[in-house]
Amino acid sequence: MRYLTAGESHGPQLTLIIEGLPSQLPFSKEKVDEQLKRRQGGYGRGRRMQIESDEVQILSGVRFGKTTGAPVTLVIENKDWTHWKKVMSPHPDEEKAEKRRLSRPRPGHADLNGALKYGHRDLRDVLERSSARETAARVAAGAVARQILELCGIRIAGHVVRIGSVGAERVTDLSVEEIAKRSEASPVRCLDPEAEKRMIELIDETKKEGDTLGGVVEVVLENVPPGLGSHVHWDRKLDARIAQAVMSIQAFKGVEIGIGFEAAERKGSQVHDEILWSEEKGYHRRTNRLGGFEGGMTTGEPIVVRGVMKPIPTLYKPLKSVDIDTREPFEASIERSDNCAVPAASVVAENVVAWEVANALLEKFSSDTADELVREVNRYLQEVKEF
Ligand SMILES: Cc1cc2nc3c(=O)[nH]c(=O)nc-3n(C[C@H](O)[C@H](O)[C@H](O)COP(=O)(O)O)c2cc1C
Ligand SMILES: C=C(O[C@@H]1CC(C(=O)O)=C[C@@H](OP(=O)(O)O)[C@H]1O)C(=O)O
Repeated sequence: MRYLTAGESHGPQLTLIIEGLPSQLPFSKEKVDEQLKRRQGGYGRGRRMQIESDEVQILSGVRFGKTTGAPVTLVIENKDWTHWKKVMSPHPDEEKAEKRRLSRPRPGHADLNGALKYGHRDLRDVLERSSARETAARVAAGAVARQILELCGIRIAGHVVRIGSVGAERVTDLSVEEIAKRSEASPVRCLDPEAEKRMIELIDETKKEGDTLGGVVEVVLENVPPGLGSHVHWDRKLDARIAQAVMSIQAFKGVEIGIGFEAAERKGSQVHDEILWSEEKGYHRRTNRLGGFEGGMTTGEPIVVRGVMKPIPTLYKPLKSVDIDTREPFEASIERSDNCAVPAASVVAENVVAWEVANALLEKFSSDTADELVREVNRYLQEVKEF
């Protein structure tokens, strides 16, 4: 399975094409729209989210609520486009473009590097595509992947474990269902009510100062069959693919699986998960410190992935930068922006991870039709139990 996204932040729409889906897969537009809505929420978002109300239009590959096996095309309209039609026009209109040209790169955004690389004198030509608006299309892809996971009994949830200096208590024993329920009820998608209160206060204070915040999100998947991914080649390791997917989310700076970086400080006996066997469960582990992976393959224990998001680069508080027209320093002017997008990014993280796991399922099991996939997964789970 693969997908491509296209579209600018203030262009007419985002377009997503997914190729390689099984046929006869129940396809719910409502479930895709639900994920898009979740991504738009979360405390700390800017005014743009009041303009947009994301939903998909299905343009190909689905008939009467099921996939046909043909490429699925989904589009998401940018409602803000009506205000940007002239600025975003594909037609030559030099005079207007010159008036609205952006020449002041923001430290931390893609502006300057993109301009140098692609030879743009108007930084908007970089900003438009580097914007995290694109994550709406990636969430739509993940929402389709989730429909594959659901069919195979795999559950997924995400939550926020840190915003700036405020960290939540680590949870290790909650079911995915409980994580989903509790994060959904929190404006910052945090499971710890005490931390939630302090996170909201911190977002408010930081906004007043004209500054921004980052944080840490966690994604958990339950009921994952063992043996997804492979140890035999670097680019088939599923933990590595998940890391790439999470790192590719705008503003993400690091990924951990299980206890992650903490593993460096502990002795082996405090890291590796002892192997047990029982009639009821077959092979399983006493602990899950390695977050569901060994050798680039799933162990059958829950997958636990964390991602670190840096603070939003567009600041009201000016940082030093240089105008590309004059090469003179300037102080940033005020622009519309999110102040903290960590809760929204936790939804993006869930969905990009969902895609990678669904893709690994389709790689392992024959899956021209959805029924074939489910049959093969069940047969394999039985084999594993009898191993
Ligand atoms: C959900 C989400 C919303 C974001 N909103 C903004 C924003 O409003 N303003 C901004 O400057 N950056 C925002 N970002 C981050 C930038 O898109 C990102 O920092 C930029 O594309 C540069 O890429 P890099 O940080 O990965 O190097 C957001 C990121 C995510 C995931
Ligand atoms: C549009 C979205 O996020 C945008 C991501 C973003 C950036 O620089 O990444 C900058 C802001 O764009 P604007 O300047 O239009 O307000 C965010 O609103 C979205 O998440 O759908």
